[in-house]
Amino acid sequence: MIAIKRLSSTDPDFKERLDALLAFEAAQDACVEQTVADILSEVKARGDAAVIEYTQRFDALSANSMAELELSQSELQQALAALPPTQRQALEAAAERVRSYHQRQPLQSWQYEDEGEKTHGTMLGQKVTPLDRVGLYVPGGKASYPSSVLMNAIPARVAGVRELIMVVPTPAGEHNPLVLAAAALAGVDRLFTIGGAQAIAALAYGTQTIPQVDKIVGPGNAYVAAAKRRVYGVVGIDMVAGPSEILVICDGQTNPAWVAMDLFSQAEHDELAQSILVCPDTAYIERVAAALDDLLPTMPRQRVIRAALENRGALIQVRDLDEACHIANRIAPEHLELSMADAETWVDKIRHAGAIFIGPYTSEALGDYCAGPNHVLPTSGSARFSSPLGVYDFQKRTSLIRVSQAGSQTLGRIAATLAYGEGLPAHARSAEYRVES
Ligand SMILES: NC(=O)c1ccc[n+]([C@@H]2O[C@H](COP(=O)([O-])OP(=O)(O)OC[C@H]3O[C@@H](n4cnc5c(N)ncnc54)[C@H](O)[C@@H]3O)[C@@H](O)[C@H]2O)c1
Ligand SMILES: N[C@H](CO)Cc1c[nH]c[nH+]1
Ligand SMILES: [Zn+2]
Repeated sequence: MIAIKRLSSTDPDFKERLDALLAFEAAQDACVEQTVADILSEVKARGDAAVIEYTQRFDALSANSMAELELSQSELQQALAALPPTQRQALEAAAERVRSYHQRQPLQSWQYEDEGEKTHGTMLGQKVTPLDRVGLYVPGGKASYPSSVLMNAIPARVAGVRELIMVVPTPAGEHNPLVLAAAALAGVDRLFTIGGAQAIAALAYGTQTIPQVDKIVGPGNAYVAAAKRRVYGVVGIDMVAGPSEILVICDGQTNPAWVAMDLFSQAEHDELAQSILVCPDTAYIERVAAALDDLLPTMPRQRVIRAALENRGALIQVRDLDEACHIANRIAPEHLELSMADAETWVDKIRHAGAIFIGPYTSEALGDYCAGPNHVLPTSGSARFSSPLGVYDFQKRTSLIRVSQAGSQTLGRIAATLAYGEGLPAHARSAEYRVES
């Protein structure tokens, strides 16, 4: 039997138990933080040599030089050419759907002429520019993620980024052909077989071989997420996209095996993944619990699934579906399935989630691979303030200001008054120089 936690919103200590469920183990966090801090400072100080050592230690992959950890374009193209036709078709179909979704996202530059009588001829605007060089983190410790190659690289290409540097851990040097093929298909420029905090450090600080990037995007485990948080400021980052999460709200009418497998689907990523069911129907919760127990022995990754469900999973009974939505907003999950007959009518009640999967036929797994929207999504409650990875993450905005002579008279007087008020006379006089008395 899976020892998954049971909570009820009527428990007197429900709030405390929910908070505990959502918090990472403090001790584990501190340990990860210390390890990551050490790795970052070593790579910053010693560059390639440190990356090579950590790659040997954590990925059992030895190399004499960083050049041995870089794959050539011809190796990527060969992997694409050698794919079995069904895999190639699936990869191309997914890439096409992801591209078509993201092509709707680019921010456009805009400008307007100030129409004020006393400021005519003044132009204001916003210029949108793609980033020059980005680092794409593709996870690869416990599973391989060709889908994450597409999700990272396609929006970057749609944005017009000049250079894409991909990193992917390759335990024991075993290349996943689909990962390499996806990199070829999506137009990755350089690919290094390194991962974890050492890869994030290499991209953030640059090494003798790996060029420093402007921004690092992509999901990863707790080490990768902690490293991204720490290098923010030296480079940009997209968000905290750590261990996967799924929250299913069910009205008790979906086949319990479907819901159980949806909970497994994210649990199988990582022992630290989080899968939660919220439902008002006691008998239905028992049917899902029974399905979890029945189905677990059939799963090749049952060890990881059990660990995730017992560590951080839960079955939560609520009074009604309104309360379920309230709890979902509190959790702000990466993925939220609304597994209800009238799911569409509940969407408006959800304010915080990375992605919402509407209706019992919309399994989260479809979003992971081929629905079209990005699967790199905010985790750990950061959907309260972050959004899915998108083309906009690879673009930046610059303000445009062109003040006409007429405009400088009016704006100069306003600016000078405020500048004197701030005690900054150079600002005031700079504005006043242009004002004709
Ligand atoms: N949020 C999202 O959008 C999203 C998308 C896909 C995957 N994911 C998540 O990404 C993660 C992938 O994790 P993964 O482990 O398979 O691959 P990963 O590439 O994220 O991590 C592997 C690396 O972790 C480092 N590492 C592992 N144990 C370590 C230790 N004890 N000390 C220091 N470094 C260590 C190693 O350097 C290794 O190369 C999962 O948690 C999955 O749920 C999230
Ligand atoms: N569920 C992951 C995001 O949390 C993405 C993924 C890729 N492959 C399978 N799943
Ligand atoms: Zn997944």
